[in-house]
Amino acid sequence: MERQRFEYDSNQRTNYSALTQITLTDTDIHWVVNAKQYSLSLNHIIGVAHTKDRYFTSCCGSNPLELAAMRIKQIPTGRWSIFAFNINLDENGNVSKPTLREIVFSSASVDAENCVQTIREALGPSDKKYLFVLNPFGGQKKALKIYHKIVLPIIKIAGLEHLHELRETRYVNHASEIARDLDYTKYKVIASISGDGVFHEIVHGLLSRPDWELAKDLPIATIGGGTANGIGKNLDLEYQELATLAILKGKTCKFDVMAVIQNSKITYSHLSLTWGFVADVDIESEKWRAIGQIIDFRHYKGKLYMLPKENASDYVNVDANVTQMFHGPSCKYISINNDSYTTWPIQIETLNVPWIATDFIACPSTRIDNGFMDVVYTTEMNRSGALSCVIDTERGMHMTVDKVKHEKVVAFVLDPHGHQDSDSANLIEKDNILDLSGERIPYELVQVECLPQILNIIVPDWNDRERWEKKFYKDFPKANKLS
Ligand SMILES: Nc1ncnc2c1ncn2[C@@H]1O[C@H](COP(=O)(O)OP(=O)(O)OP(=O)(O)O)[C@@H](O)[C@H]1O
Repeated sequence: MERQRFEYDSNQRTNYSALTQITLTDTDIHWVVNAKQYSLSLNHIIGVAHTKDRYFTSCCGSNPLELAAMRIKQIPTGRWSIFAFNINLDENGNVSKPTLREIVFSSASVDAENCVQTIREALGPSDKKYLFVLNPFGGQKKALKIYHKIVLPIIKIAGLEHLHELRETRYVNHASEIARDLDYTKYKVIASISGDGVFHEIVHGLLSRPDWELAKDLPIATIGGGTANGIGKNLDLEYQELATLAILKGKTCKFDVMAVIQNSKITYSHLSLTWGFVADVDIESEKWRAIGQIIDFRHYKGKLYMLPKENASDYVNVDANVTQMFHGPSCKYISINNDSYTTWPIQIETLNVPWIATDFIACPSTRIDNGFMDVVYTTEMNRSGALSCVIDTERGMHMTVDKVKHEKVVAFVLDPHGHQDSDSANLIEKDNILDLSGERIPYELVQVECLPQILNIIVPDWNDRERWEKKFYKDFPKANKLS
């Protein structure tokens, strides 16, 4: 593309006017203004469109995304814009809230049409639909607002309004039904606009289909719209703008899933299984910060059997009778000898991801795609010990506490009733909690196995999954190795 008149118009209303040359490569757009070079990654571009020269300000307040979406025209006028997000990372790799950038070009109408078409093709046209599953009642009931103010304008700017579909969940497990009954061949992605609860339902729904072996390839994604949006934190997608951009770009990575069996019933889940005081805090107060206010510190004693990654090959033993009882991927270690319990823990967290809440990194060395779960547990802990484990949760300080142990496993069994002694004889077990990815499950023996790299999850190009562990060693140089 050559000799386009170029203007730059940002939120700061900086304007240039000059003849420029635009170069398009596989990864970037470059242009020159007044001998100065500029470039933009295609991964950060939302879309390219013909635009009106009028700037609206009143009807949608000052939301730049809505204002930009209103200025899009279908017919070429000679004026066209590239819309992108400014993506800024700090020294630790944390991404800040993105700002919208618009680069406005003027040229003859026919050239404008060529430029818009060429760049659209470079951005990767889609013929499949983007499915958004929205829980209007999750968290602070903000998901619909997030959809209208952020997701939909971005979809419009990308020129994909006709290819997007919105389904609102009407009841518990509705998202599972949607994922289970979906004609996955028609969709490019299934994304929740919700908290971790609805995302968990989508994971379960996809994997419990009779044709799960085909459906599992459909990329999954989440745009945070609930109370706990733990999965987004792990993928550097805390801002809904960035989560939507990543969905448009479609980059994926493999994602391990936990197969959780209770009473021959299987549930597939993505985040964590917690038991003991950690579960109490997640379910009961929903706020890690409130841990200091836990007055009634319960005493737990359960039995735990772990199958460390080193011993995994000794135990492959598929029990056909059990695996045939449900649709979905079968478990290799279904017959692990759960009589040989090795540990008597008082609390455990089992993780598929480092962050189980946006302010709690439960294990910095956990990877979403390494085929293992990290079990973090304690066998002795008093109230003050418990409190010392949950201050500074954003840096993972509990992993430096002596009494906190850690194992990488391929499977484990937890019997929460495991050990009754005089201390625990008066436990009121109905109040005790087993928490699977933020939701309460029956308080009974649970067998969990990691299904390695079974799903595809949307990730942004700036997500460095090693960085949590590096930061942990930087913060706590004397800490024991976690991997
Ligand atoms: N229309 C609905 N009415 C009631 N519950 C629903 C509805 N749609 C989904 N749910 C349930 O709401 C739960 C929580 O949803 P979501 O993932 O959006 O938020 P969360 O952050 O996990 O939890 P929270 O409710 O605390 O925000 C899910 O387990 C889901 O089953």
